[in-house]
Amino acid sequence: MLRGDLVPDSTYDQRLLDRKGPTDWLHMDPWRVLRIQSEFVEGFGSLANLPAAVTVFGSARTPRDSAEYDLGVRVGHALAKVGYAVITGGGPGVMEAANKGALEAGGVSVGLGIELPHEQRLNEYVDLGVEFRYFFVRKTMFVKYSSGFIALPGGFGTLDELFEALTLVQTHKVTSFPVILMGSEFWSPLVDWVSTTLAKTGKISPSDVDLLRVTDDPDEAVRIILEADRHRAGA
Ligand SMILES: CC(C)=CCNc1ncnc2c1ncn2[C@@H]1O[C@H](COP(=O)(O)O)[C@@H](O)[C@H]1O
Repeated sequence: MLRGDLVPDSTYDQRLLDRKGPTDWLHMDPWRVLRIQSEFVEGFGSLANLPAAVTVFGSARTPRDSAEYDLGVRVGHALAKVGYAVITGGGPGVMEAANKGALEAGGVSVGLGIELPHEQRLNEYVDLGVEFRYFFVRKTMFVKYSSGFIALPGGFGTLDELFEALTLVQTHKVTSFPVILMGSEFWSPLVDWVSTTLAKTGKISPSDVDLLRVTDDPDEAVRIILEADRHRAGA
């Protein structure tokens, strides 16, 4: 309620119907909320009919002629072979590799892209792509539509996604949701630090260490996810 001098000298309708005036309001928070809302609507709408899916994370910088790229392709392939859609961030590197593997195995290959300062396109192996403005909206989609996360070697982006997934599992915000690290040589210093420094100083429970599964074998990664899916279904 507004009274006295706080009563504006025009009405909402008047301002809506008026074409004159500055446009900075477009970038104000209340309007942003509607944009955020529209991203959720578009994301949920585009992904609603996906089959069971797994998200694969990993470096945007992995070269095509590397063993890690090859591992990404094999993971995408193995997931698609048992019917999982493969979701990635839609970018280059490991994301592209996993999309490529999924597509070549006849699976559903999904890329959830993010607007970045430099020009960026979804990689060519994405068959279902959605571009997001907001990181947090995109992250909701990764979690909501995945039966598990697989992280290949990566940098800050990968670590951010990995630890978000772990926190959600640790706090029971998601259930039966395996988090798998692939590339044991790359990840073992981190796993050691988690099980020594973090667990021994009481920053996590000793059992939290087991939330991280490590393997170099794509079929083993798929087995872990299938098992968790079966467990969730009560089989
Ligand atoms: C060449 C280059 C840097 C392109 C960046 N293009 C990107 N496109 C889409 N998702 C991305 C991109 N960079 C980072 N991400 C997100 O962060 C993770 C990789 O970050 P990083 O390279 O590990 O830290 C990915 O799983 C992805 O979800």
